Amino acid sequence: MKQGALKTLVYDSKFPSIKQLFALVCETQKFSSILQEIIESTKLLKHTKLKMTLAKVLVYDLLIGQGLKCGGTWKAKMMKHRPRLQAELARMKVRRKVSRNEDLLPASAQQTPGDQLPRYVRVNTLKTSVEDAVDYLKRDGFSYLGQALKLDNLTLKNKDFVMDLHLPELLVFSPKTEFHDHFLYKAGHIILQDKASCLPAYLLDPPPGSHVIDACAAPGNKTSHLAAIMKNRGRLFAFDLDGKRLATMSTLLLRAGVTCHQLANQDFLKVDTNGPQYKDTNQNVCLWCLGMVCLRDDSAAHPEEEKARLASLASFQLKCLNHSLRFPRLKRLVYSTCSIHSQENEEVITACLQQNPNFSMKTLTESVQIFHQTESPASLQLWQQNTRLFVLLCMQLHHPELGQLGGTLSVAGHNCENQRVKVMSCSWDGMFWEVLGGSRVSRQKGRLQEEKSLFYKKQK
Ligand SMILES: C[S@@+](CC[C@H](N)C(=O)[O-])C[C@H]1O[C@@H](n2cnc3c(N)ncnc32)[C@H](O)[C@@H]1O
Repeated sequence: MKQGALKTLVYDSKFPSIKQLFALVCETQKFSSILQEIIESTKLLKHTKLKMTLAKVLVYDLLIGQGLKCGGTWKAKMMKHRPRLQAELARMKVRRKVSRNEDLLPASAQQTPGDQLPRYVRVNTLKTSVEDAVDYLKRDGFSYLGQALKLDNLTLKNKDFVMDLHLPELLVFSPKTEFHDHFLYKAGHIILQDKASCLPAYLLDPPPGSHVIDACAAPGNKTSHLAAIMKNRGRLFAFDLDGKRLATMSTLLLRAGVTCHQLANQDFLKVDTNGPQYKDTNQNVCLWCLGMVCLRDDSAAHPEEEKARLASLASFQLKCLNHSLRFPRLKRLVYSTCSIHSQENEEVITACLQQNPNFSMKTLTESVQIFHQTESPASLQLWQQNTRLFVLLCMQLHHPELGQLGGTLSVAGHNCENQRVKVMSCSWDGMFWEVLGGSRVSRQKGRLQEEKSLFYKKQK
């Protein structure tokens, strides 16, 4: 059986109606526990000899979806059992005192703030310019409202779109605007990438000619973003353990017009940091991107399992972070995860700093404050220019401005004198960065709640 991320598997398949297939798979996944209950209580597998996964898809389509328009032997099989399946669904609703199928879902699977997030589209400047992409989209029936000036401007309807508040290459559309069949997407002129996922490369900001290492790179959205920032000049070493994901990445990079990369199907922890290719450059920058944990809906149901999973991931991430600090010419490092768990974020950073006493940090209070006060892209630039910075930026999973992929992003630099780290957060009211005293948002019991920011004291 093929394994991989759901989206990758669906989009790699040869199925003609990819969009419908993806919707079917996602919806089946959402209703999975309910479908399983129905299948088990009607003993469907015994009667049909179907496998559970296929049975779930068919039962979903029959009872909740389009009603099995597919035809063929599967439909014939399922139609025989339709009355029993329908009766079981009806009994379930009576037992739970609900009338709609949607209401059977656990609270965490019902509509989340994530469903209302804008659709972010990164213009691939290796292939086109923002201006040309905007013009094309306007001719295609979208209406351009200019650059967003405040968070409210990101609440978009129908075919309206704006330029992002901070990242000029990022265009923002109304939630769920579909681009998978769009010419600009198919031609690699636009990349469907959330804002949070654009920040690591944006903050690393390697000048053209840099040498950059992308530690856990596939499927490569950040890699292609880096190549665009580097204008395809320099070298981009990208590693990934998973050969299949790397193969998909290779295709995506080709489509995006990336040429400065060198892919390696290799465990990043085994990369020889003293290899000659990492020595003979004075611009060796390291990007560290990993985020294997997003909140799972069933996390509360298996607290012990979840705890062990987190601990093992955090330990792996710490090893990787330590390993990246061994590159002799390291200038700047971004650590980015798609997790909102402090064990994978702040705690990894703290442990890393303790284990690497020679790697000290400095909080550039001045530039941070400038940025805090003005929040303008120009001050971000100012802030970025200082490579001797170690700041932890917390982003959460469902921030309306950042998009689906939350997580923690850290920027680190060598040889800083003043050993102090401040934690900055994106606050709920839409402030982009907030220095200490801001709030970190986490999800508890399916709701977004605020936690206090963390503050790292001097490490000696
Ligand atoms: C969240 S994804 C990275 C996303 C990617 N940076 C992007 O922006 O498109 C994590 C990746 O880490 C890879 N990975 C896990 N352990 C690894 C290791 N030891 N060395 C290299 N890659 C690894 C996984 O195969 C997976 O593709």
